[in-house]
Amino acid sequence: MTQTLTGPARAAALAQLPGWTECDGRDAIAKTFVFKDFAKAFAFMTEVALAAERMNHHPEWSNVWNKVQITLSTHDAGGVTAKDIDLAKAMEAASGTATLRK
Ligand SMILES: C[C@H](O)[C@H](O)[C@H]1CNC2=NC(N)=NC(=O)C2=N1
Repeated sequence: MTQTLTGPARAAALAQLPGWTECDGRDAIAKTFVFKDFAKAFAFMTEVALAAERMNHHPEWSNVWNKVQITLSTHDAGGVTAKDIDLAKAMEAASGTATLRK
């Protein structure tokens, strides 16, 4: 069973994730990514979807035009684990590079 992150380990992990915040009333982290337009936002979601499948770890997310709201938590563990940190890092990488080939 994957353990949830607490204390210094959790703080250190979040310190490496710009713009990610703790959720109120829930053991989860969240961020809203804002892109130039819908195509960039969906390209990001496409790239992240593939990474999530590879990692077998999936986000809770919603998209409105150029914005993607994301919440991460490990359902099997009932809170934030290293898997969420890894997926968040993959999202940070994708947010700068994803492009949608029209
Ligand atoms: C069986 C279990 O649902 C799977 O192993 C994966 C799928 N993706 C997942 N994603 C997230 N965020 N949490 C999980 O616990 C999880 N479990």
